[in-house]
Amino acid sequence: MGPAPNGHVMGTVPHGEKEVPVIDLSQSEVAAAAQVRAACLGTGFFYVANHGVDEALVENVFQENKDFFTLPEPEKRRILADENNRGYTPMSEETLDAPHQTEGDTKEGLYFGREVLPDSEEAHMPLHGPNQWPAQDALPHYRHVTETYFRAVTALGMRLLRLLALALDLPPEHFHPMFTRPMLFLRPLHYAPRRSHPEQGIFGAGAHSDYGMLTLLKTDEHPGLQIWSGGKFVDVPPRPGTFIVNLGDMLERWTNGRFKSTLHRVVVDGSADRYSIPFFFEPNFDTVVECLPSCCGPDNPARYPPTTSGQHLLDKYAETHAGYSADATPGAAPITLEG
Ligand SMILES: O=C(O)CCC(=O)C(=O)O
Ligand SMILES: [Fe+2]
Repeated sequence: MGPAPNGHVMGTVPHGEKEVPVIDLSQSEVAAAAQVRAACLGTGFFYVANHGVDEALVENVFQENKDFFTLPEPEKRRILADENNRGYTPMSEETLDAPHQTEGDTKEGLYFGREVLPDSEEAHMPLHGPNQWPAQDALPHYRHVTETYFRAVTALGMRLLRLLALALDLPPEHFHPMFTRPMLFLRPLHYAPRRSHPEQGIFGAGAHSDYGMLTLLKTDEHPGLQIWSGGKFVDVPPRPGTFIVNLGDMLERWTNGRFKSTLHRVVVDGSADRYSIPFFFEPNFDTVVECLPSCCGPDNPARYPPTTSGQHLLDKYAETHAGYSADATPGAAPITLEG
């Protein structure tokens, strides 16, 4: 087969390239923002290359997590996830798409948030609090490596916020005041080497859309992620050196449905363990989420009532996690809308 006009050798274009473009962050911001806009109007999934996060750090954080998930079960359960969404979630505990699953997701995970000390004035807010770290004698470098990675992906998230704002015809710093006390969750995941059987309702992760604003996902070399596009699930293969970025329900709501939060799932072939690390990047708890000026007008009225970033997330958790209810957290401040 000869080379195709676009430079690819025909027949070797990976699945999903049309649906999930690669955006090079080393080009000008204006050029990158135009590509981000096109991707957000499409599936809301794109890869970013030349993103500035050190590959050696990425390798370290994956290695630390492999070591964590190899620990004996009772050791992992010492830091079971608490009411602030911080800690260990055991294998099969979560079921992301209950109506289509016959058992829980074949994965286990950890949640870390932005560190909020118990005596901080933020500690009364739902989803805010101290992290639970693996024991230092078991994994002496875990916390340092994770916190370093957490800072690196936060910086990348802040860069992406500028591009998103430009893509919405807003000033590049439009979202920055809403990220002074952001809700950030890093979620290292381990998928068991157990073959998914969609027809039997067995999945690595059941189909879902992400709840928040932006997700920055790193995966290992094992495929599994699929997105719903054109009436079918399409593979989003691993691309070394990139992050997969996708939009969540909060941004879809904020943009009045213009930017898309797409359904996705994880289907694994069972030949190996699979590791991935999503990072969920959400605005301050009290940020008002109401139709952005560039997304509604007389011909296009707002489709959703205003909410807040925190309330939106609590409502979403209450839909899918039996243990959550939107107002059940002890000491929760009343959630009010400004203006
Ligand atoms: O592991 C993956 O590739 C995707 C995980 C995911 O979609 C999620 O945790 O929300
Ligand atoms: Fe997801």
